[in-house]
Amino acid sequence: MSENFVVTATAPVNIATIKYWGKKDEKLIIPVNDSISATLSSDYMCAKTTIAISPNFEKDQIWLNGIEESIENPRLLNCIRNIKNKAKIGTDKLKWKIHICSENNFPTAAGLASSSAGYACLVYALSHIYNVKENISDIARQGSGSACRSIYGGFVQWYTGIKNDGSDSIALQLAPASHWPEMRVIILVVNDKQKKTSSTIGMQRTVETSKLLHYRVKYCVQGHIDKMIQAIKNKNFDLFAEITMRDSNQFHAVCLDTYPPAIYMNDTSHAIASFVHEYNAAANSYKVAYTFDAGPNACLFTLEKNVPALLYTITKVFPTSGSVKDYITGIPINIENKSINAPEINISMQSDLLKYVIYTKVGEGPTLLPDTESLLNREGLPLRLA
Ligand SMILES: Nc1ncnc2c1ncn2[C@@H]1O[C@H](COP(=O)(O)OP(=O)(O)OP(=O)(O)O)[C@@H](O)[C@H]1O
Ligand SMILES: C[C@@](O)(CCOP(=O)(O)OP(=O)(O)O)CC(=O)O
Repeated sequence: MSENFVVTATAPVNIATIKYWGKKDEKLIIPVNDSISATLSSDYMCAKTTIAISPNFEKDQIWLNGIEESIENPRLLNCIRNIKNKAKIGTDKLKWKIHICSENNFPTAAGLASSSAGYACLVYALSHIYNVKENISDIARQGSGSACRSIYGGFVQWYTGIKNDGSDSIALQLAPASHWPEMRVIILVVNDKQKKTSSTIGMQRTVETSKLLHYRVKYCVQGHIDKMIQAIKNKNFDLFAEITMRDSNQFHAVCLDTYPPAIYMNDTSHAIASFVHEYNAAANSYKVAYTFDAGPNACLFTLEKNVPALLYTITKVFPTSGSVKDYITGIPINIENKSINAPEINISMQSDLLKYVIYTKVGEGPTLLPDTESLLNREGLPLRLA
């Protein structure tokens, strides 16, 4: 296979601080409101995708985490078709069949935004194979709405847009990760066996049944967006924390106002939210903020200087029956230091409410990887199958 027709890329997940919830166009994935997110470092959570095209392939194929999946997924096909429409390579090559192989280095479809990294990575790799240079976030959006924000690193805004064809419903970077290098993210993965209602189905039901959503879109989101932009620009953590938590709470209120309700947070999630408020109250300032997506896991934002005391307290309030070393993954950190000056908190939950903790930070957008990182062999077949 010619080198030019194999591309391997990696793309990050992103966590919204102002939530996207509800579409005004289901097929084109145009949201009812703007949203803002932070892109997380690819070092600890990312999708990796190799794409090859060749005249020797007999059919289009996709492997996800070592298992062949059907290519007849309308969102996947939309992304491939939209990229091909903008392609700048010979028409003969547009007819070549495509092999896609992708892996996530964290659990897929577990409420950890795998679809955002997955579709951003797919579209980014496709754009390099087919030589597409323009903004590709509107194409990633059609894989999964939140994926359009993973096309950029740092802090990102996804604009609803006003055009019916969705061409101005794109993401743009508000500030690079280097603008606020102290920002840190701690993900608390909650033990939960329950199957969630997918974001796609949940938000569809919300649009159909919740009056509160229409109130949120009309009267609240723009204020949250303006304040969030101000918080990011001025590196004002107090404002960032308050608006992040208020927007998450309002999003879950809207989910509860859905009929039948879409319930994503569980008892552990609520215990985490209470813990964060108590921690900030004990410290007499905003040290940490929570946000919850369509699942029970918490994403905490904090500043680097607060991390040791916060992680230390998390291991006391939400203890593990295993070793702390295995409990906290991600950026290496030593929290056994006795001199840590943590605020006094008098809550202690039972052991093992959390599965594990990922300590990470805000990071860069998608990148190309060298050929040595390819997930496909010279015949265009996966190197590893599950
Ligand atoms: N690396 C990937 N490449 C291509 N598609 C992917 C990849 N990872 C995930 N997906 C797609 O995203 C789907 C999972 O999306 P889903 O929204 O259910 O879960 P999630 O993104 O992990 O959770 P949430 O959106 O609630 O945070 C997968 O079934 C698959 O279709
Ligand atoms: C709660 C959210 O994470 C919802 C994400 O929804 P998806 O982007 O997964 O939904 P689809 O566009 O239907 O694929 C909030 C957010 O990321 O803004």
